[in-house]
Order: sequence, then C-alpha cells, then structure tokens
Amino acid sequence: MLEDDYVAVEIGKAKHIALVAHDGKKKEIVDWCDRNKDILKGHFLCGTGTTARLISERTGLPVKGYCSGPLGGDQQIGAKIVEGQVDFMIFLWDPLEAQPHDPDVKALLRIAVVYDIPIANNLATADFMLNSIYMNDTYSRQIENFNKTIHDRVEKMK
Ligand SMILES: O=C(CO)COP(=O)(O)O
Repeated sequence: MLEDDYVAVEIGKAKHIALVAHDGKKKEIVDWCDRNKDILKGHFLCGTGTTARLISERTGLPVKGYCSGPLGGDQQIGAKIVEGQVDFMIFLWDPLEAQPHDPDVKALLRIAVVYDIPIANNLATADFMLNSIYMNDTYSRQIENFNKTIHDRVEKMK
C-alpha cells in the first residue's frame, strides 16, 4: 500500500453533527438530544428540516436546518459530507416504514460510508459515539485518496 493511497482528515474537538430521523423516529431523536443537550451544546448541529426544527424547539439548541428529507434534505446533508462539513451523523431511519425518497436515504448512507463518516442508526450506537473518547479530542480519519484512484484508473486506460 502506498503512502498516498489514503489522506488524513483532521477533526477538531467541536464536532459537526448531522441529525436526521424519519417520522416514526422523531420522538426518539428529540428525547435523546434533550437528554444529551449539555454535551451537544459544545458542538455544531445541523439536520434535515423537520428533525432540526423539532430538536431546536425542544432543547433550545441551535440546529442548522436544511430542507425536509423528502424535499432534498438528505441530499443536502450528503453534499455537506462531500464538502467535509459533517464529522458524524445520527440517522434514525425507520425500519418499519417505506419512504417515498428511499433513493435519497440510500444515497446519504452510501456517501457517508464513502467518506468514512461514523453513522449511528440507532440510539445505542448514538450513546456509544457520544461517550467516545474522541468526542473531547481531535480525531484523524483516513479516507481513500480518490484523486489518486481516479488518476490510476485513467493511467491504466491509456
Ligand atoms: O426524511 C428524512 C430523512 O430521510 C427526514 O426529514 P425531516 O427531518 O424533514 O422529516
């Protein structure tokens, strides 16, 4: 493996956290944020439209809201991941209900994996993440050097 196969992404102590929940999971995420607001207030929060609004209303924390999920909010959060503006995501998707924007949901989960973003899809995982030693420290993620991968593929085609 060559040194430049991977690039390091440095993350500061204050994390950029994306919060997303389907309707059947809204109560869970709002209650969880309320329970953890003393920790969350030290970080930058964003979320899909309705989730962000409900969390903000309950906890008083500032949560930057994007569009509602079915109207493109998942895609906006995905774009923020690509731009390096999300450090981890809590996405409580509902395993018991079909979503009209299922392709967007899949795309968001996919791009989060591509960029090695820690994702909590349930509250137990969210608890583990919030209590991780990395929450109070800097952290360095290693992501694949896509520029190099693409360059290598183009070279092979020549
Ligand atoms: O649909 C969502 C995630 O896929 C969430 O969107 P809202 O937070 O706007 O309900």
